[in-house]
Amino acid sequence: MRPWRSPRITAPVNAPHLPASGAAHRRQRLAGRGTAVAVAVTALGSAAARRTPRAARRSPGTEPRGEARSSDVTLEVVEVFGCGLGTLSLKDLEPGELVLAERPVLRFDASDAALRRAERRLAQLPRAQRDAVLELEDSVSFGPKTFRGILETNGMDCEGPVSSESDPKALFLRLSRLNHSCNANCDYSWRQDIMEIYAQRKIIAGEELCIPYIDLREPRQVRRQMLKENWCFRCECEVCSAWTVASDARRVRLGELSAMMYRARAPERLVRIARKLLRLYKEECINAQSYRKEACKFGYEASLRLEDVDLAPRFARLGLQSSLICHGPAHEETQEWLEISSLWS
Ligand SMILES: C[S@@+](CC[C@H](N)C(=O)[O-])C[C@H]1O[C@@H](n2cnc3c(N)ncnc32)[C@H](O)[C@@H]1O
Repeated sequence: MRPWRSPRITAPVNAPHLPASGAAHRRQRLAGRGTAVAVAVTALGSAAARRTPRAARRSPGTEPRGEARSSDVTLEVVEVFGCGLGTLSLKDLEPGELVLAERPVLRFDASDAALRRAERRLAQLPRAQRDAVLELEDSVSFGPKTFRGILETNGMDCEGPVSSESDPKALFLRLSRLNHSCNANCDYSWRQDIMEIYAQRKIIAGEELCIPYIDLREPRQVRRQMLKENWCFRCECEVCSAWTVASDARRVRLGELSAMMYRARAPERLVRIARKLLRLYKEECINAQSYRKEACKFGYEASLRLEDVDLAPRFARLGLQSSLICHGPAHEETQEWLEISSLWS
C-alpha cells in the first residue's frame, strides 16, 4: 500500500513560511492486518453522486450501543445494513465542525511483544472499558473473536508526538464504530494525544458518519482489494456502487499528479500541477480537505518562488480554508496557515 508522502517543503528565505509538513501533514492511518497499514484518505464520489445519507437503520430490538458527545454534537451507534455497527449524527453539522474527540483506550504496535504488552494493559483497564474493548468488532480472525483481531480491525496509526513512540498505534472505543466510505463525510486529525473527527462537508441529522480507511486516489478495483485484504469487506458505498470509468480515470490521475508534485522541481510546473489537482478534486467531488491542503502547500511555495503576488495569497487562503476543515482552528497547522494568510491581508 502506498504510504502517504509528505516531505517537508521549505519556504524561501524571507518568505511567509509554510505550515509544517511531516507529521502534521500526514494522514492518520488505520492499521490493517498484521503490519500492513492502509493509508487513510477521504474521497467523495463522482460528480453525479451527490451525497445521500447511507441507509442506516436500527434493527428491530437493537438498542444504541453507545452515545458520544463532543462539544454539542450527539452521536448514536446503531446497526447499519451490511456494515455491522456504525455511527450516526443526530444533528446537522457544518464543514469543519468537530464531531468527536477521543483519547485512546490502549496504545500498541504490531509486534507480538507489543501485543502481549497491550494484553497486560487491557487487563489493567477498569472493567467497563475492558468489556467495551472486547465488544469491538473483529473482522479478520477466522473462528472466535481474538484480541489481536480486535486490534487489527480497529487500531489506528497516530501521528505527531505520541506518549510512547514504540506504541504508534491506538485503539479508540467510539471511533472504532465509524465505518468506511469512499465517499466519507468525516476525517480525522491527531492533536495532543487526542484523535479528533471533523465533518468534511455539510452533514444532515440522521446521516451515518464515515471516515476513509485508505487512500482513495485509486480506481475502484484497487480500493476494494485494499479494503478486502485489510478489513475483509466489499465496499458498496455510493462511489463504488455508482462507479463510472470517468471517476476511476480521475482518481488515477489524481494519484499520478500528487506523486508528480513531490518530484517536480520547477515552480511553474508545480503551480500547474497544484491547480490541476484542485480542479480535479472539485470535479470528482472529493471532500477530503487534506488533499486540497496538500496541493495548496505546494502551490503556495511555488508561487512564492515565482514571486507571483496574485497567486500566493489565493493558495494561502485556500490552504487556510482546507486546514480549518481538516483540523479545526486550534491545530498547529491551521495556526501556521493563519499566520501565512495574515501576511497577505
Ligand atoms: C473499525 S470497524 C467499524 C465498525 C464496525 N462496523 C462495528 O460493527 O464495530 C471496521 C469493520 O467494520 C466493517 N465495515 C466498515 N466499513 C464498512 C463498509 N463500508 N461496508 C461494509 N462493512 C464495513 C468491516 O467489517 C470492517 O472490518
